[in-house]
Amino acid sequence: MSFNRESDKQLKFKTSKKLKISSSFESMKLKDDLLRGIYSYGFEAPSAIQSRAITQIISGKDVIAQAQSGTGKTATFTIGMLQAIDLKNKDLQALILSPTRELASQIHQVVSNLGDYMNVQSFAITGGKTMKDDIKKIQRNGCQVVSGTPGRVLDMFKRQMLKSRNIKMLILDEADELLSETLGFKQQIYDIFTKLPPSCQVVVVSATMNKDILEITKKFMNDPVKILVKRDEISLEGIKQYYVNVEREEWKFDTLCDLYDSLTITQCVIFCNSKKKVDWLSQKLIQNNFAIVSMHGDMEQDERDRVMNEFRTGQSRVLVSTDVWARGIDVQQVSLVINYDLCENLENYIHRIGRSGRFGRKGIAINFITKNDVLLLKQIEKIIKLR
Ligand SMILES: Nc1ncnc2c1ncn2[C@@H]1O[C@H](COP(=O)(O)OP(=O)(O)OP(=O)(O)O)[C@@H](O)[C@H]1O
Repeated sequence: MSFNRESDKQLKFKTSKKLKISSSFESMKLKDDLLRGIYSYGFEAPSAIQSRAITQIISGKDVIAQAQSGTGKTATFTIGMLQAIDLKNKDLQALILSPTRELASQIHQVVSNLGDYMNVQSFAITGGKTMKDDIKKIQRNGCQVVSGTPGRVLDMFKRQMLKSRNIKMLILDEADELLSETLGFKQQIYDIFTKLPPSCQVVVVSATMNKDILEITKKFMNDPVKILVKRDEISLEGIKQYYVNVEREEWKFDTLCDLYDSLTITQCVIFCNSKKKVDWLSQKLIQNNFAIVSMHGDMEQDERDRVMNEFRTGQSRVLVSTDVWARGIDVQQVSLVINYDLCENLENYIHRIGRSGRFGRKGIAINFITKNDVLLLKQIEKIIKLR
């Protein structure tokens, strides 16, 4: 599918020249309460993307920010956004959209943590649960920041539960996924966009960008500042990538069982290409007395929340999932990713392996390869070094 990156070779989009680099959070001239939140959260110095993009976001310009997985893009747009909003104004001022409920909730959590001393009213607006309690709170205290999934946010606008007229910043996290043709988000994003004031600042963020997505951004961004990553620098040095030649699909399971003891040393995510396969593999592992949890998009939200909670707290160490888990989810203890099925597009390959190796930690990715995957593997190898 999207392994063909020939078109990207002629990528005309380049990182903007002469961008200011702030080597400390103090030098960004942030609000005292925000700086306090950043330090209390445990951050000492900004990462490369943070030292380049935060002040650009604060300046009010449209920004395209690309940086490798786990390098702190969430805090980049969150700090920029928290600095830019007017805390005295209780209206909705910043809208952050992302493709999965778990990611939208995680971003909301980062906003709450970094904004801990700012008394910012932030909400996670996601599908899969009733919003009754949140709506009451919004009506009572106002709502300044929303982190949500496109469908539910659009629904809340249509039902007038959220007001869009004072939104001054729209942030699209995992923007290439949100704007891709294959998922159903693009139209929803456009519909949301028509409800925003024309002056609204737009910030788009992802570890992966391609030419098509950058072209699309021209439609709704005004002379954006661009911070981009070169094609051959997109995968992290700290993640070692291997493949196991299992030859046949039937031999994958025994290979996984052989590896199980090393999976549980820290935490591990095993990716399959379909929900059905996740169910099948989970059942088979459980039948064989392996302790695992699993998650995919057809599960009830309560169950998804329970699994996320167990995995985040380290109660469970091995998670079997689909690409619902491929992007953005940050569990620092994950040090191993197994592609039980090799994924069908390069972007998601980068995002999947990026669940390990967070913020400078070491990670390992192991790809199970059958005879049918050889061609696909070669295509990946052309772009990314595998061992
Ligand atoms: N300046 C910092 N100092 C220390 N830790 C940081 C800093 N910035 C971010 N982190 C931590 O790094 C981890 C990864 O950050 P984050 O989830 O924002 O990465 P990301 O670039 O959005 O990744 P992805 O592409 O997977 O979405 C998080 O646990 C975050 O708390």
